Amino acid sequence: MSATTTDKYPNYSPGLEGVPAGISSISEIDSDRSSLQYRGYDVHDLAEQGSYEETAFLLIHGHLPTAAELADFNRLLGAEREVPEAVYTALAAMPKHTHPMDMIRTAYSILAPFDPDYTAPSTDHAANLRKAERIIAKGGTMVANGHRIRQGLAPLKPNPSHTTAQNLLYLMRGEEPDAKTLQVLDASLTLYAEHGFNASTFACRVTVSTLSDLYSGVVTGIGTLRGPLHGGANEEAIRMILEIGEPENAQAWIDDALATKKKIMGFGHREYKKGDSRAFYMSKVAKELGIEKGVTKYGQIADILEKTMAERKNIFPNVDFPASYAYYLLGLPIDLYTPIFVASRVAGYCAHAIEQLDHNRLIRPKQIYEGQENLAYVPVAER
Ligand SMILES: CC(=O)SCCNC(=O)CCNC(=O)[C@H](O)C(C)(C)COP(=O)(O)OP(=O)(O)OC[C@H]1O[C@@H](n2cnc3c(N)ncnc32)[C@H](O)[C@@H]1OP(=O)(O)O
Ligand SMILES: O=C([O-])CC(=O)C(=O)O
Repeated sequence: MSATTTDKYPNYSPGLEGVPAGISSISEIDSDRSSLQYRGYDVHDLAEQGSYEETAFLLIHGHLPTAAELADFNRLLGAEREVPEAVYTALAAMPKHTHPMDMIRTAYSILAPFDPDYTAPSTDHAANLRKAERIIAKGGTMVANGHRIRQGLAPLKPNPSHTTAQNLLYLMRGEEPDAKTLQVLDASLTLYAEHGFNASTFACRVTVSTLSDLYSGVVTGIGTLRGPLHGGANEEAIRMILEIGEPENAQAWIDDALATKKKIMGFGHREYKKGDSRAFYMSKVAKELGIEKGVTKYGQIADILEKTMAERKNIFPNVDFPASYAYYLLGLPIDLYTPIFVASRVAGYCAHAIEQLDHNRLIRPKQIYEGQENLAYVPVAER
């Protein structure tokens, strides 16, 4: 950036770091206390004592459901889990090497015109809530059945009595999951559900701020979540842990990585400089899972990386780091880690899209132009 630009725009912040870009009452990140609340409730309480469904209801409706509201919401999600055959036909037509993030992004695109509220105005609050419920209900079905399709297996019919985590695991594997797997996946879905103006949620808000619809916002969000600096980090983190392989390799690996200025995936966060509280919680869950399964080496590798990163760089793991080896211990396919994140985060996307549309102002920031000016046009034949 040139000196003139710095003088002209003293408040310019690359990557919009620290720039307030809107008002929201959905979640509060307290960087100093490393805490996260969804609509005033600590995420730890929701992950430990609640469920993903309660969390999704809280995010889109603004309050914790009563027992009757939760029962109705669960019934509604169960009834809405199935997706039109056209979605599966489109997924089956994608090349075999397609990343499942591209499959789930495409699946939501195909789904949009099938929504009974497709033609409702984008600012119709009640229609948007109904769309949000369908978007949340169908995410796991599309991720799991997309996984079946790419393996040459037929999609399975969702069981309407299943929760979001159960639906995902049952469709993916064709059998009922065990209680521990369900508990860990459900907690991770709760922790992944929402995180303020992160890149993908912000991108979703930008999209709907043009008065575009919720599905377009979700598709934008998924495309933005895919990158390894954001949601894609959970896949990269486990690949790194597997490359390290054994705890006795970890110290030399991290020493070398830091010496060669490698980015350590699953570490660092734009908002948390003292640690991500979700990572503390998820690490505990992942390590307990390792002990239960008799596979403690990933937790040991994690300890060495965490200690070295804290001592030498003052950088701490984000939620993607422990989620990555928890998911590995659960036997989930690595390239589904970010799509599973999507199946959860759509609740946050929808809550933000609705909030944006309820109080809309087009999001259109200013650029700083540093290119050439006033050049004389030369006809192509003379260049
Ligand atoms: C769900 C989520 O999306 S959580 C985030 C998931 N992403 C990752 O895990 C990818 C790895 N992490 C990162 O790339 C970064 O920490 C980000 C993108 C998440 C946050 O980045 P920013 O807030 O822009 O921090 P920034 O990149 O400016 O880092 C500050 C310093 O810490 C270093 N740093 C930050 N993260 C890491 C990391 N993971 N490994 C090594 N060094 C790091 C940077 O190199 C930089 O050092 P420098 O000042 O010497 O240049
Ligand atoms: O907030 C961010 O920058 C990234 C994110 O989505 C999260 O940590 O859950």
